[in-house]
Amino acid sequence: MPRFRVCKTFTVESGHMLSKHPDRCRFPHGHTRKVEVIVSSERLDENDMVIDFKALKLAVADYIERYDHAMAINSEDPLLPEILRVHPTSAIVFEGVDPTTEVIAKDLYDHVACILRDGFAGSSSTGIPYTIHANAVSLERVRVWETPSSWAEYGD
Ligand SMILES: Nc1nc2c(c(=O)[nH]1)N=C([C@H](O)[C@H](O)COP(=O)(O)OP(=O)(O)OP(=O)(O)O)CN2
Repeated sequence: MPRFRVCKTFTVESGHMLSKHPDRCRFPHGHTRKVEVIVSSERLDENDMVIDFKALKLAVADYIERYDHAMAINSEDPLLPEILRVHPTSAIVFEGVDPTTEVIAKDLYDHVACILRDGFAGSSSTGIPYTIHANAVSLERVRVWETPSSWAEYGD
């Protein structure tokens, strides 16, 4: 069955360390990551949209923004205690897994899926209300770009 799909893109400057990587990717380094959130529906809403891009942005931007100027790191990485000592609020810690782009894509997918399942109500900076009704749309996938030539995604 054909479906409508929309995609909202975010950009974050995000660091990560891959403790299991044989090469330099285990060192602290960062990427300008594009994050694409792809949502679909069989039919359009009363405004002839799958979902208002603005509503999707309001609903998920804060969670994606956590990654901005933060260091994603495995809880078992030997450098974690030192990073926490120097910059206690700068780390996003992943329990026993390396925060590869695949793992980050799944983390974002799981969060956005919960929001779309439960619904969202918020308002723009100009005070206009935006609502996403529970289970109104499906999350197809979250794609995370690591470099201009590499991405990973999680979803159907
Ligand atoms: N499947 C994955 N592979 C790699 C990941 C990852 O998260 N998932 N991460 C890295 C490193 O973080 C590295 O910084 C990026 O590596 P790479 O794509 O090789 O980056 P380059 O800029 O060197 O790419 P070139 O195409 O060779 O210029 C490694 N792998």
